[in-house]
Amino acid sequence: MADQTITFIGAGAMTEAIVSGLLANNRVNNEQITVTNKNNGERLAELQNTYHIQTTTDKQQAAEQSDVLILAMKPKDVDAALERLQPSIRADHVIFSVLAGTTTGYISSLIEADCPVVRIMPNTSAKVGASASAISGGRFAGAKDVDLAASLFSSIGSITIVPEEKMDSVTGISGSGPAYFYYLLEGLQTAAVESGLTEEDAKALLIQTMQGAAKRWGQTSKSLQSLYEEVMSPGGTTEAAFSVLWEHEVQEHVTAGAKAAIEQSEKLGKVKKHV
Ligand SMILES: NC(=O)C1=CN([C@@H]2O[C@H](COP(=O)(O)OP(=O)(O)OC[C@H]3O[C@@H](n4cnc5c(N)ncnc54)[C@H](O)[C@@H]3O)[C@@H](O)[C@H]2O)C=CC1
Ligand SMILES: O=C(O)[C@@H]1CCC=N1
Repeated sequence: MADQTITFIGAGAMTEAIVSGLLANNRVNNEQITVTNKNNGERLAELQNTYHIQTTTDKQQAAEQSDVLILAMKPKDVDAALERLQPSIRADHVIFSVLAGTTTGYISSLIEADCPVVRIMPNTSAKVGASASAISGGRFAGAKDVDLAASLFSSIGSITIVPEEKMDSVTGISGSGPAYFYYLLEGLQTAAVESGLTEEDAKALLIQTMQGAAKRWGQTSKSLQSLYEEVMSPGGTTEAAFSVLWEHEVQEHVTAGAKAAIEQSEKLGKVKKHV
């Protein structure tokens, strides 16, 4: 178990996913975690009641009493949040940021102390210990800071260390990634229910089908194309589905969607001044 105390700045979906993953895996205990947000006391009470963690609206005091600060507000709110917190940040604080697009250099430019900043891009599957998280250390971050991030975030799923310039790509692929799969599954669920399956049976069949496909891909060196061709019999059902998917260029649109996410991550970064 890590012995650091951690304050989350921001109390949204991502904070909840990380908190629940950390606690479920006993990586830290509930007394080590404090959560603050802008001014939503109801949300803080909800998190406190669910996870038995500390919550406060006094961000400065929470920061002063913590070893690690995890920035988890929307990228557009980071300037306002750090302006208030800045006087409470010491050189021995370790700052983790899960903000899309926002570079470690930008965060460092908002803080007087030269404290280590580590950027992490998890996803909401953290809530069930199955995030795919990527990690990059900023200019003031040493190996021990990246190791601390890896140790904490490995309790909520897999870890991939990448150079920071790869983070926009990671954000559009695995950060947003769960949403793409939910969207595709929603389309399959509609077809299942409209053709007479119960929602419950459709859910059980789709979950196993998705997990099985992921597991099969993970255990073979075959290409994705050869895997879907393996499913397709001439004149069969899969071919009938693919003739519609190909006609509508579904794969090209999925690629374009993910590229738009990557570009948006780049844009979120570009509006910021870098140091
Ligand atoms: N939702 C997701 O799947 C993922 C989100 N992220 C990143 O995580 C961050 C948070 O995302 P969500 O949790 O989805 O957002 P959210 O909108 O659910 O939560 C944002 C939180 O920040 C708080 N906040 C806003 N201004 C503040 C301030 N000045 N001081 C303190 N707290 C402030 C809000 O009160 C709210 O609790 C974003 O930067 C996003 O890019 C990263 C990976 C995946
Ligand atoms: O949509 C977003 O901006 C965030 C970052 C990655 C996933 N959700």
